[in-house]
Amino acid sequence: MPSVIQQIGIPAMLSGMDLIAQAQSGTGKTGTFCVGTLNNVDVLLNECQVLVLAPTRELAEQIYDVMIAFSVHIRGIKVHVCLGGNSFERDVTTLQNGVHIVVGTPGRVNHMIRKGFLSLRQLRTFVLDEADEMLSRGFTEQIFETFQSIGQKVQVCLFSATLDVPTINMSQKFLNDPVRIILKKAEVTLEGISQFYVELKRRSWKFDTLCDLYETLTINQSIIYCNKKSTVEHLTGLLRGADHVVSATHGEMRPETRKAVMAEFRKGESRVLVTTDLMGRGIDVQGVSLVVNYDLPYEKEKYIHRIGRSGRFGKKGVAINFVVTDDDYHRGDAEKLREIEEYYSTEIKEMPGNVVDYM
Ligand SMILES: Nc1ncnc2c1ncn2[C@@H]1O[C@H](COP(=O)(O)OP(=O)(O)OP(=O)(O)O)[C@@H](O)[C@H]1O
Repeated sequence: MPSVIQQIGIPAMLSGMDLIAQAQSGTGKTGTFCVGTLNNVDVLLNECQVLVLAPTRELAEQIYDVMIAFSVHIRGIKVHVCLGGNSFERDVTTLQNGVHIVVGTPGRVNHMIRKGFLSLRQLRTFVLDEADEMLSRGFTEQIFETFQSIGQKVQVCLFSATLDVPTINMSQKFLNDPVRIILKKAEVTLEGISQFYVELKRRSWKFDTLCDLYETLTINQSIIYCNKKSTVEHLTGLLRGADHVVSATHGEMRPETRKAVMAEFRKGESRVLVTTDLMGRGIDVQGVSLVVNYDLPYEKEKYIHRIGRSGRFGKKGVAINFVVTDDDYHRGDAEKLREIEEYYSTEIKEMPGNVVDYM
């Protein structure tokens, strides 16, 4: 059965109107914009008609896979994934032969537009997934550059589980009288995800606590989030040194390594993934029922995206937050957690002994 965002979002997209759509993590936004765009493609016109941008290679690849799955019965449709790190020449050749849909990351796609290899003159719909991330920090310039290349009449659709007021306000610059699907803050967290904290007196206790949790971690698939790449590497080394089997990925790894790690995690060959916020958004691995915030994230939005890697599409999930109470570096963890609770009107309880029962 279609989810709420699909029931409302698909007809909105098919109407041709611009759209700004917020829906909780794991509720099927990808399906919404895949169905919403595929229906508008004319396969007899050998030009790019749909452009979907996402912030990471992994997410763009995942969207591409969903787009392929949905379009399998549309004869002659050509979908291309355009990513930094992939072969430039192959991108050029594929684009020059003509494609109907391009899914990609902003840098490579912009490059292709600027060099004239990707023409957007027949573009009908432009989708920005994780729109708040795409319109903030490092991406803004590239996204605005892409906007310069598209016509006035192109339908623009923004999606995210988190949309703050500045993003909504900023989107007015390029949305034309959009359909709005916006959640209240208290609706953003998913009821199916049980949230807990573990209080630790010292930062140095984190590793032992994680080892104690390890039996739980390996029951299902889990993701452990660290704030820094160096922590990912350090922790991975410690875990492997203690004979635990873990995968690890972060933004400074080579694209091929990142791809291989994601593939083994998706297939369930590895049950524990240690990572940064690189994998915080959008990644959909059905087996994940536990998220551990080894470090609490700096931003409230990141918290929601991280914990939303579990509890996909109505499944149960558990989030465990490490809160250091007596350490200069981490002073403020408890306060940060209270702020998150308050902001999203949610409850984060002390971890019970039977945490496995919540998964
Ligand atoms: N109508 C449906 N019925 C059953 N499963 C669905 C349906 N729609 C989507 N799903 C599944 O739900 C999962 C989550 O979907 P998706 O990744 O699109 O969520 P999302 O809203 O984009 O989440 P996020 O905010 O984390 O990016 C996927 O595994 C998808 O296959």
